[in-house]
Amino acid sequence: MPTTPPPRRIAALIVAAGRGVRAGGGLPKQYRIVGGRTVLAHSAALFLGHPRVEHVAVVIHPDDEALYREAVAGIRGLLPPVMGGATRQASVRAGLEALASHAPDAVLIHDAVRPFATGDLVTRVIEALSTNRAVLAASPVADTLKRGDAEGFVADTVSREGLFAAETPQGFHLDVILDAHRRAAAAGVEVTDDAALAEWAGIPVRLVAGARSNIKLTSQEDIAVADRRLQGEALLEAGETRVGTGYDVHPFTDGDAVWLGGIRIPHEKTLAGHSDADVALHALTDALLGAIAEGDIGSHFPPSDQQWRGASSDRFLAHAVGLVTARGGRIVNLDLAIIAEAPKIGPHRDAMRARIAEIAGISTGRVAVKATTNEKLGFVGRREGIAAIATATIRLPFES
Ligand SMILES: Nc1ccn([C@@H]2O[C@H](COP(=O)(O)OP(=O)(O)OP(=O)(O)O)[C@@H](O)[C@H]2O)c(=O)n1
Ligand SMILES: C[C@](O)(CO)[C@H](O)COP(=O)(O)O
Repeated sequence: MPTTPPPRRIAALIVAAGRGVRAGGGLPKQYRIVGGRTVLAHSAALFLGHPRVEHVAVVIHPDDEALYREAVAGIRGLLPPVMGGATRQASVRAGLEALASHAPDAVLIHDAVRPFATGDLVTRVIEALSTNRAVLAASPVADTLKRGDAEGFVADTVSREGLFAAETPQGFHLDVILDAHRRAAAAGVEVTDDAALAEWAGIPVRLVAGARSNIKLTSQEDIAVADRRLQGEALLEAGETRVGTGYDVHPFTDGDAVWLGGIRIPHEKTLAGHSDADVALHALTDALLGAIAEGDIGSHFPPSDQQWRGASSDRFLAHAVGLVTARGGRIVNLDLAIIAEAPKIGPHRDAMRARIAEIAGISTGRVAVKATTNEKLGFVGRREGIAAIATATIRLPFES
């Protein structure tokens, strides 16, 4: 059990001062773009977005100051970068010395080049720090392990029983790990991770479940795989675009006004229909239903059903909007064309756009209302009725 109380103030230290020799040199791998942003930006975002992490510092190579500035442009909340050393261990020590002035109780040490660590993993490490001074995220080794000989043959098979692959973040009470690093440096002890230094210092290291997906980008192939994986995840998050169309017609009958686009327009006739006969809202309703492949207005509001007699058509459109939002979707835009010899639509266009936007819960800028005559051709041209055509574009969470 720890001799110190559970840590309250937690800092993250991201080491990013390596040269990436195994990935082929050139641009260090922490500055390569995967899934649309640098590897380092993915790692920084994880800790900056975690509610328990108060400070985040990055250790960089002195040659990389310009690369670093570019990689974190637009990212807020990072402490000034710390200059690293020739080895990972030296870089961590430099970072810990710098963090000490902020006096966190505990520190989470993370490789910049592990962009797949998750908030849940960070939380697991933090929670284990309540009762342990050193915590290691690790996954049981799943492959059969072989030791090779100098000639390139298998010397023997190594039991994987009880073996774990160490990951980051690794969490420590700050005083414990800083002391271990200082003493190891003085003693010339060099290891590949910070848990190994805690072990060397005689501190029990608690294992918590890591994730096999939390890979360290080591080779060029790792970077290419990470890019494909993150792009795939981004596509899934972005969802998909759907488009639907709607068409409706209503004939004129005796009356003194028409309902069009949710607006009452005085006219020498009215439109006949089971409901208020608002062709524009009916076409928009069908366009939305088409975008989600949910039948048509008649299947949701059958003309045989007396409850819809004289109904105000904003209810139909609102229903279709509700079906879209219930599926986690949102409306990108609605485009409406009204085909009528009369009444004139122009004077009412803005009022219609505002009303449709209100019903759909979107801004007016996402609603277009256009009008045309039918050049005196056909039933519209003979002033026997009004037609409307609508297109709806929506975004839905991706479905297979
Ligand atoms: N002197 C060093 C060496 C490594 N690291 C960091 O430690 C993490 C894990 O190291 P590794 O994968 O070995 O990275 P590189 O040292 O860059 O790779 P290589 O050994 O292939 O050069 C990386 O985020 C790396 O930037 C560091 O901060 N300082
Ligand atoms: C710390 C580490 O990520 C644990 O697996 C790893 O040891 C660092 O990378 P390196 O290749 O050993 O430097």
